[in-house]
Amino acid sequence: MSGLRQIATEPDSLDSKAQDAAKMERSPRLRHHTKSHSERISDSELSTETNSLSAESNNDNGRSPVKSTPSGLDLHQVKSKQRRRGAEWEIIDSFKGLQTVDQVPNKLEGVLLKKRKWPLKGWHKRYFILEKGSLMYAKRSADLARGKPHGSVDLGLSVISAKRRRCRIDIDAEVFIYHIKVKSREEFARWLEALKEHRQFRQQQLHSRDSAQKMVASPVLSPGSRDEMSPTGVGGLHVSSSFGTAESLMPISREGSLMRSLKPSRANMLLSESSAALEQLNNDIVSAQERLIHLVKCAGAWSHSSDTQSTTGNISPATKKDRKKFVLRRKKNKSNTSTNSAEPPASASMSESESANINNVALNDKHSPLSCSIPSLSPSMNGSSVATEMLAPPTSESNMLSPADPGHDFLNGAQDLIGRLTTCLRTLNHERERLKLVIETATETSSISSRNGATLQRDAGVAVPSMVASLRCALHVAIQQNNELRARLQKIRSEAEVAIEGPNLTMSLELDLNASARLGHHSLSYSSSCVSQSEFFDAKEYLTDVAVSDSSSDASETEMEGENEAEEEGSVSEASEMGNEASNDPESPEPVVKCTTGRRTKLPTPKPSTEDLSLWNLMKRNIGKDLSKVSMPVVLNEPIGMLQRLSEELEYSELLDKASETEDPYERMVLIAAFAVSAYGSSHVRAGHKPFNPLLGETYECVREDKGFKYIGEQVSHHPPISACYASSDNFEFWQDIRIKTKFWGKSMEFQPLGTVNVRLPKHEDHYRWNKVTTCVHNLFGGQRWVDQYGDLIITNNKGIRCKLNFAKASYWSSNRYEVVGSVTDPNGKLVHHLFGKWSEGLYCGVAPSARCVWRPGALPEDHEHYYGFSRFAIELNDLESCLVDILPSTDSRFRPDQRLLEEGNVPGAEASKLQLEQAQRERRIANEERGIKHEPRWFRCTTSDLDDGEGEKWEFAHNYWDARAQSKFRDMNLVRLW
Ligand SMILES: CC(C)CCC[C@@H](C)[C@H]1CC[C@H]2[C@@H]3CC=C4C[C@@H](O)CC[C@]4(C)[C@H]3CC[C@]12C
Repeated sequence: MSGLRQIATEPDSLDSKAQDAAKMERSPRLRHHTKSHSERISDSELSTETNSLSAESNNDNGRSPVKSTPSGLDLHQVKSKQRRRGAEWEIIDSFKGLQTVDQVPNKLEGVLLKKRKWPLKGWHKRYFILEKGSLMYAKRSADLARGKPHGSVDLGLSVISAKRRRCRIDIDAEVFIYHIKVKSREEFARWLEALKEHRQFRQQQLHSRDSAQKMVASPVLSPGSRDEMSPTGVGGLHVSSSFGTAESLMPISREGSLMRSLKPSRANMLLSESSAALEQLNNDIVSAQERLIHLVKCAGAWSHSSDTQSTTGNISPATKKDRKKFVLRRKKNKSNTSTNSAEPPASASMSESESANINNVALNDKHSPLSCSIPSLSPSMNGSSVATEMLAPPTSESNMLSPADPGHDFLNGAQDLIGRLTTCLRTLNHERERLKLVIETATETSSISSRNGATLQRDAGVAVPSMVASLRCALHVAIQQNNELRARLQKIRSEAEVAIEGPNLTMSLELDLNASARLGHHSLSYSSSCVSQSEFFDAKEYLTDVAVSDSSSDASETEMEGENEAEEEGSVSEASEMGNEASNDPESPEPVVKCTTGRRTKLPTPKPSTEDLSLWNLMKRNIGKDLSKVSMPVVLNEPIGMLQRLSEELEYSELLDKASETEDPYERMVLIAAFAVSAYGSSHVRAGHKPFNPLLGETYECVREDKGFKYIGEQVSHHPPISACYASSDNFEFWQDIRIKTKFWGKSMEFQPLGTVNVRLPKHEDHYRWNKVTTCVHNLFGGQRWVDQYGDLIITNNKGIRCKLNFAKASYWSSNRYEVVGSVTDPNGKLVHHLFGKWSEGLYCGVAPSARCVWRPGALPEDHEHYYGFSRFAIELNDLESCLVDILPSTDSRFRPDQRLLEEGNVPGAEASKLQLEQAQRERRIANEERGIKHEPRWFRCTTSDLDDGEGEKWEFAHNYWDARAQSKFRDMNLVRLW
């Protein structure tokens, strides 16, 4: 562990290493695609785009002689251009706890250009207001004045970076990343300065509140104490001050709190994470509350209008007309600042107390049905005018008194609220689990320490039992909140009469593990514990029975009947379940349990802790830089490489077998779509780690007799890193090449895989092709890291059938996280099938509730969180079976020593080995360059394709690997010595 500590506690050495690396020369062998890629960079104007998923193997280059690029550009020029590009982005400093921002910074407003949200391109004008540490925008200033912002950002919790030359400002606000352009340099400077001030102001506010709280167990929303906690009276609901970096979360322990005793324990890390997650939750609740207030107002207006109606009797058309006029007049008057009790001033120019009063009036409105129907909300709202004001921009009277259609507005609002509360609920559930874990850890620690006779109390001056008690208390409150939110959600749902039916929802929410286990039992190959959360719980299971018959018939067709016959359905997911059972048994003394496939069911050691690692320290100076110049610590890796990770896309190869057996071409497309979605099935539990970047020439084979396919992958290019792979079985061929562009935004990282996936079904002469969607890892430095995937995945085939799948980008305002919606159309574009689901939970065909389930991910081993989130399939990938040792080529990933060391839990060893391998790769490259040798991949060939997407190079399998293997030729082949 000492090695890890060293790395973790000396981020500067890493940084300087990264900088050194950045100073080195880049490979002179700039390839055609590198060039086209960099062209793309300038097109897209994004902060950072690299070709490398990870940094490690790219920081080779070093002392290479200066040569000319194909374009005749001196490499120094290319390099310095790149360096300049990276240096252009600067990141705005965070609050250090030293400065004090005494005054509320001045408000700033005006029109800026905002990059359109995906998938639209271009920039549009939006009106922005920067006030009290929060930035809000809308289409028109009037929308903001009416309290209808399109979006709002808490600057204290965001990372801001700026590019002066282009007058660009990027704000990474967790769920959304805002790209802003300012029209002139003067304005840019003004906005940047103001953003800095507001951000510091807000962070200081958060910080002082955090210092006031000090207690670990206090991340609890206590409506009563909110005002005291918020001396400045702004955004009073925030529970923690941390700025969302792992480092800044530490103050909890640094400030002499109870947690000091556990440092550097797992509990500490968990709590740090929890703190940030609760902070997020807090924001969510505030925004939900804001919505509720809006609803109350809607309802108030509604009842007000019906009151008026009932007192005045039926309204004549003339009166209606008058009222309309009145509304219009009022809207016009909004730009006036005259204070008239009937027409209060527009909120934009309203004083704090005035707007607060209006809020309170609205909240205390006796006519408001909602304030009575949700009693628990009333007290909190009374005290929350301040909070509302901050996150919900001041609401104007027009909103309260004259909504165009109160009923419609109410329904919309209610639906919106449901989305937000669902998100809160999810976070709360997660936090509850985490707190449980903390308690377990703490209890363990305390029992160990008392057993050793050394009390933690004496060591650290803190009583562990009291900490456990306070954690228990926190857990208790979290559970209570959870229940309360559940009740509210339930009530709101029934009141809002939304399409989703109550009983089903309750069932799906309440579904326990047993139930999902039962489900799993039914669906055999596609069992899932995640199903419990699915709204499509009631959907018919489609593949259930077929999976059984298919796989048995597969088994008889493949060479390894013996193995399969024994086990019921013979599919790997089946094995997964067996494996789970084995690994679920905590008593199991056997470190390596083999299943029917003969492979292990558990990794040798759990993932190492990353608690000492300050990723932020490592990355903060690299916003806008080429991440390939940053060597990432090995603890960020999972113990498999990218070639292995790509083979995971075949985990559900049964879908391809099934497609091959299906006569209806549209049905085949549905199955192919399910297969394409299944590639993402495990990513939501894998956000914490990235695969190793394969070394140039590294290979990986995966022979799955049980599934009937064999797979081979090779790293075919290093600059940029490109992995190519090919798999075949009796029923299908599958191949792809992939290179990943990485963009780092400050708090999140985006990965855009380039390349095409291909599947051929020889029986039908079908050839399917599709692209990959974008993967984004949020919350890199604190809180819960989570993965989002978004974009359109379009599958075409040679018969003119098309399938479009849209992966929704998670949004604050709805519960659409992980959602996929799509359609299969015929050659005339006519809809044939409707698809929907979640990439993390399953894909359904048809229309709910009668939709059928086409795919569901297999159950994960119970303790997967401690083992990198690996499924059984993933656990098996790096298993070096003894029978393979003499068969595999020496370049196979299973022989890669750093990966193996990490798998065994030897982090310092893995780190050292990784550096050594990277250095050796650098030397090989330089030596090759000196001798004018160009690397030629061994098993794949580069072809320039004339196919549509214009991506240029394609990598084709040379069909020579399996023969060479069968003839034991690897030994004589003089394969490159990678390790
Ligand atoms: C800083 C660190 C911890 C970030 C971790 C990033 C991880 C989660 C990212 C990096 C690259 C990503 C992969 C990029 C490409 C693909 C291929 C696609 O078909 C399935 C998803 C998959 C396999 C992504 C899964 C998530 C991924 C592995």
